[in-house]
Amino acid sequence: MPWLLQSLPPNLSFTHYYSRTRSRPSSPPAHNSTTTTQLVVVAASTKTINEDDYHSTLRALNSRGRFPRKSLGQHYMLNSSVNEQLVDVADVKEGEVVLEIGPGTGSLTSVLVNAGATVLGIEKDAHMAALVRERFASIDRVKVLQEDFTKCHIRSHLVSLLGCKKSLDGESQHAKVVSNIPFNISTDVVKLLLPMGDIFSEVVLLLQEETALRWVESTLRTSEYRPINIFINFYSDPEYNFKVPRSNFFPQPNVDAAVVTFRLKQAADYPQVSSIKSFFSMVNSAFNSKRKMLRSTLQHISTSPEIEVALRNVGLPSTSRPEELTLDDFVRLHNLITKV
Ligand SMILES: C[S@@+](CC[C@H](N)C(=O)[O-])C[C@H]1O[C@@H](n2cnc3c(N)ncnc32)[C@H](O)[C@@H]1O
Repeated sequence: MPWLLQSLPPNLSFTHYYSRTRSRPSSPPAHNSTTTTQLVVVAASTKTINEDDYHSTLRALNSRGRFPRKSLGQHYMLNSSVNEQLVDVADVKEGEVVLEIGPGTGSLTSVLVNAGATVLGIEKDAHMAALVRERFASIDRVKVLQEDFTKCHIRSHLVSLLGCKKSLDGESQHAKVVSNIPFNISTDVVKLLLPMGDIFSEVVLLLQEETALRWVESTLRTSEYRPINIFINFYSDPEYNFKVPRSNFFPQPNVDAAVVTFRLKQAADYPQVSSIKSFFSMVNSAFNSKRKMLRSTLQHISTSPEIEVALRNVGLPSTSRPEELTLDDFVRLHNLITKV
């Protein structure tokens, strides 16, 4: 099956799949319709969506009699150049092990394979797992497991895969994660993967754009500043890479997406806290009553006067609220009040 053909006509458009059609279209819908959504790519790349990316996605779904399922966040990537950019951002090299969460029809898997990676795909949808397994049946560098990523034992899957792949100096390799994930499992994915710096060096994800901005660019004293920001910066160095407009997906979601890279820290580089568990328990308690002062919300850890003294030692007012503290401030506060 040819997966790449000529460019799409610039005025190609198609109906909004979930809301406007219950039949499976076999060709891109009519042009210039007032009820259609423009499909041509605008911002993520200089290339337009390839017509065959659209057709091949439909053919792959039709071959299994599948509708994209909203509950599984099935918005398939239509633009192969976005997949190429994802792989470029991750700097995937020949021989590297890459985890792909939700390979779907295998469009990103194909670019990873062409870059020389060994790919472990974890796909929850049994039909899509079978489809992608069949598509790469002749390539022994692709392994597809039909599992829910949020429930699977990813560490043991990766350890066995990496165990047989040592780098030239005999050290175990680090794997990478490159995935276009369903938006509704983004938080679970990040919470599971970021503390695994012993296994993964980089996690490159296509996220909802609003989430990407909140996680990478949120600033102190804003409503977007939350414990997840402390978590992300504790375990990684995040970077916002580029925006991917919603028109690149089939069916089109109601929001735009963006690519984010999380460079995972090694345990030795984590901020020095006496106990990671008690550190995050303190951060969560602090944000549970975000508008309240820390000297009152953290009284289960230390007395109010002791917290005030600790805050002043950190260089902050004794009346501080959680949204005023950086990761470093929280670390110092934790180490002071848990020692008292
Ligand atoms: C946004 S689609 C991306 C598909 C494909 N990677 C692409 O770029 O076109 C998300 C994929 O994740 C799968 N998926 C949804 N929830 C999952 C989960 N909990 N674990 C693993 N895969 C999941 C869906 O079935 C779907 O194939």
